[in-house]
Amino acid sequence: MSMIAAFYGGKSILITGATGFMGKVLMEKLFRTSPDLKVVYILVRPKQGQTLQQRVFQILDSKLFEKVKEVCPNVHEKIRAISADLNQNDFAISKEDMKELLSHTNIIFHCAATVRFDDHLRHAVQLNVTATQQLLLMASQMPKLEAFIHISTAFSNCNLKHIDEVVYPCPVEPKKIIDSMEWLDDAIIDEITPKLIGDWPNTYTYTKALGEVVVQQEGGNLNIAIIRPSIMGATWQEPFPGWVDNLNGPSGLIIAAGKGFLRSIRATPMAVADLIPADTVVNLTLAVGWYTAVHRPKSTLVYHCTSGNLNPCNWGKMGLQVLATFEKIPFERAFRRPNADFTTNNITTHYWNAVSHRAPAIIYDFYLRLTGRKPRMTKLMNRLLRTLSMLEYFVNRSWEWSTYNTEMLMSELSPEDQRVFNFDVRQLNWLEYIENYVLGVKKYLLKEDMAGIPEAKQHLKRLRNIHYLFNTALFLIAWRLLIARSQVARNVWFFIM
Ligand SMILES: CCCCCCCCCCCCCCCCCCCCCCCCCCCCCC(=O)SCCNC(=O)CCNC(=O)[C@H](O)C(C)(C)COP(=O)(O)OP(=O)(O)OC[C@H]1O[C@@H](n2cnc3c(N)ncnc32)[C@H](O)[C@@H]1OP(=O)(O)O
Ligand SMILES: NC(=O)C1=CN([C@@H]2O[C@H](COP(=O)(O)OP(=O)(O)OC[C@H]3O[C@@H](n4cnc5c(N)ncnc54)[C@H](OP(=O)(O)O)[C@@H]3O)[C@@H](O)[C@H]2O)C=CC1
Repeated sequence: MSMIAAFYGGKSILITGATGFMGKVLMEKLFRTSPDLKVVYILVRPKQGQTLQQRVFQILDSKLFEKVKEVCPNVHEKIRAISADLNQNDFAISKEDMKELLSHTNIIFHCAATVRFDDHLRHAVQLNVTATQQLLLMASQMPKLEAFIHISTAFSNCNLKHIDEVVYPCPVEPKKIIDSMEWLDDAIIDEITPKLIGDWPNTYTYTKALGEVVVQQEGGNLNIAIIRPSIMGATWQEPFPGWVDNLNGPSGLIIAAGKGFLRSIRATPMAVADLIPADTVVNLTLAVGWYTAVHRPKSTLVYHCTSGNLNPCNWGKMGLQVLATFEKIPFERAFRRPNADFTTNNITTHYWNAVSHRAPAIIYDFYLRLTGRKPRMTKLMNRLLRTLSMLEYFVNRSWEWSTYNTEMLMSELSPEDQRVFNFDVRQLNWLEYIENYVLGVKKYLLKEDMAGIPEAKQHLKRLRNIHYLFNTALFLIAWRLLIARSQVARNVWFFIM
């Protein structure tokens, strides 16, 4: 019998960010392994015209929850969606809901965050720092609380090369940052943002670092743990391989490459691609929840959920495997044949951006205009280039994360728990994982049917023929011009003929 699964039985669990990528995988695993848990409170905001209930039903109706509905048929009764906006005071939670949360919650998993790299500092501070502070305050008023698990990121200290499982101080105290956001206007914040974030690459990683310091400083007597996943990718094994539902991290680029938009990316092939499957992160999170509540470590433990030091893979290997998978499982209606490459310096990056990204987009838009349609490719390409420039920082560096606490926890688990809540990435076969990831992107993000593969292959053949035709025509035009202007070229031509 799994001790961890048994621990969550009968518990009231509060999850923030349950509608996000990680939150959904976390809820799924909780219900599947501990169907006898009492209730899962989720803090949800109404979005895109959907009520809270509609949002919950949409999640439960997805393929991700198919197994859960078999083992826990009354799952919808056990999810209690609470209307909340983490940007508001007291999260805009009603008095009755707040009373219920305060008096019943046993475990908190704080996953909500803004993960946008370019978010305005005010908003990133509000969600990643102030909301964490408010949640800690709420937690301190929960008499039955056993553990508070804060999800951070392994990149919260990406300004360092070697990162230990400790909370590092920030140059400016989070409290001062929070205060200043209250009275500074947006224009001034824009101006001082580069100075404040210093050697962090963006507001996301900077505010996640501030969030950790808040957790450490204001955790009081709570049983707290911090989890730092690296780049979260599609699921590895559970509930099935390849599940993914957003464009963050590599997923968006896999689409861009598979559809033929992405031709080159400035990346270092030998740099470590520190991906970690979402189900591995969730297994560690649940194990940490159990350990923190039952063993009550004296200090706040930080757990790195990374792959680089235990089972490293680099961007070169990953890129090649992604491209190899497109051969077997192509995406439908590609713009060009998938054929991306890595560049390593500014000049080649600018060259390939002009030749392989911007020029085809301009030509295609010209064709759309000629045929009376609205041009859209240049806009799309500009977005892609902006995304690439934001991700560049992470694909041209390697970091070393120590994993003492994570390995210690692994050794504390019973053999059964090591199996049910497996977070040992040494067992991960990268080639298989990446193939399933690409397949998952096709099925669950692009919603493409496997039955369409023969047609997609046919389409790629047509694109290849168009490509050959275009290149031949281009060569003949260039050669004709050369013959007209150069005696040497004429002589070569007559010689060949
Ligand atoms: C040895 C020899 C070697 C040879 C090798 C040859 C091989 C060749 C290689 C081929 C390549 C193959 C494919 C690629 C495979 C791997 C490539 C490497 C990928 C690396 C990615 C690493 C990322 C690391 C990040 C790590 C950071 C820390 C991790 C975390 O803690 S949190 C999660 C990370 N957060 C994010 O990822 C958020 C990023 N997104 C943003 O910040 C923003 O969305 C934005 C990118 C700034 C864009 O903002 P905008 O306001 O412009 O747009 P908006 O958000 O409104 O979206 C507009 C449309 O764009 C879509 N979109 C959003 N995000 C992405 C994305 N990441 N990628 C693509 N598209 C995206 C969005 O959906 C919108 O679309 P619409 O709805 O249709 O309008
Ligand atoms: N994805 C990754 O690669 C990595 C993620 N992490 C961390 O893991 C955690 C989860 O990330 P992930 O699931 O990918 O992120 P997502 O962007 O998928 O999910 C974010 C969640 O936060 C919620 N949220 C955002 N703003 C508010 C708000 N004002 N009020 C209420 N809820 C809000 C979102 O709700 P809504 O659905 O309404 O928008 C959503 O449920 C984050 O803490 C992130 O920093 C760490 C490392 C890597």
